[in-house]
Amino acid sequence: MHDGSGRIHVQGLNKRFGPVHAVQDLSFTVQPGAVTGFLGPNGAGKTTALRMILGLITPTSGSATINGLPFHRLPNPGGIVGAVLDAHGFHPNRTARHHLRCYAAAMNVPDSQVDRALELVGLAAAADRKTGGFSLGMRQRLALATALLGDPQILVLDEPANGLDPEGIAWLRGFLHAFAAGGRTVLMSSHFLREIENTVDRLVIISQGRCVYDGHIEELRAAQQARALVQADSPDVLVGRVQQAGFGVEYLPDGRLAVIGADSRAVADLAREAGVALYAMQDERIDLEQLFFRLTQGQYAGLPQYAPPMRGTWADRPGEGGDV
Ligand SMILES: Nc1ncnc2c1ncn2[C@@H]1O[C@H](COP(=O)(O)OP(=O)(O)OP(=O)(O)O)[C@@H](O)[C@H]1O
Repeated sequence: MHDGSGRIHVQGLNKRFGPVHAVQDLSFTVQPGAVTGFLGPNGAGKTTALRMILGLITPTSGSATINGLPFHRLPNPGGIVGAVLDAHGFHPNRTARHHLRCYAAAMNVPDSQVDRALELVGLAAAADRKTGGFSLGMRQRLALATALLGDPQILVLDEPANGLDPEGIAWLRGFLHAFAAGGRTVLMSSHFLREIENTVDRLVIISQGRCVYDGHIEELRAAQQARALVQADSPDVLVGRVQQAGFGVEYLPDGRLAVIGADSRAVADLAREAGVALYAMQDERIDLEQLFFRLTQGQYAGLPQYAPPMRGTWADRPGEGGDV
């Protein structure tokens, strides 16, 4: 028996495709009553992880459960989980209604659910149009309607905002919030933080198959820290002094130091105490998107030398500490 909790639990999940380690020791829990964003750059392993959660591919090791059971052991899975992995596979000569009726028949769901799903996604007026003429946004809505046919407790959506115009994104946001507010569960992936930052309550961020952040988006916002960027004549001496004062510090590629959580005035005072001359000072505030780039930059560039001290649950990153 499944536990009816609405929880998705991923534990120590790994997937290798030959030499590619697409998902590496991934662990997180998705809770009901909230929209959880699954965020990472292209190729980070999001789709692979979602496919393992949905039982479409077998993990190399680790486990993924929904309501306490692996997907393939769920009774009536369509009534528990609705999934959208791809908004493309529609027969172009079928109408939206016909498409949904085919799925409803396969799922043993009454036809009345078809009209309900069309209403829910705002496609009632296009119900008898052939899907071949649908825009990407309409196809996204139809894919969502397909996932909703079984009136599921949990939605798993791969890049559902992809191709939606701002109005479509606003609509999706309202829909998913209402869905989650009723105590249901939403896990949605995206590679674009801006696209989902106002939609999600929680975030799981992955980079190179690994989890680099798991926590509330508000905690991430709170972690947006000021940095003072300074050019010093004796950087190592200044690093020692600012660390002694309790600040984190990063060496930037251009030779400057970034003192985390300090303003340039505080750094100037410390530099004076240490007898270090400063040639340039700049105050910087990191926004959420920059934070995302910094968290995931190891995928494309060298990993950062220093993990900024932030709240939330920071998963282990190669070469870095764990929770900070
Ligand atoms: N069937 C497969 N065979 C070989 N490699 C694969 C396969 N599926 C995925 N990969 C590789 O695994 C890595 C993760 O891919 P995945 O599609 O899961 O990432 P993603 O985060 O969903 O990316 P995107 O945002 O571009 O969709 C990539 O390097 C990809 O090339």
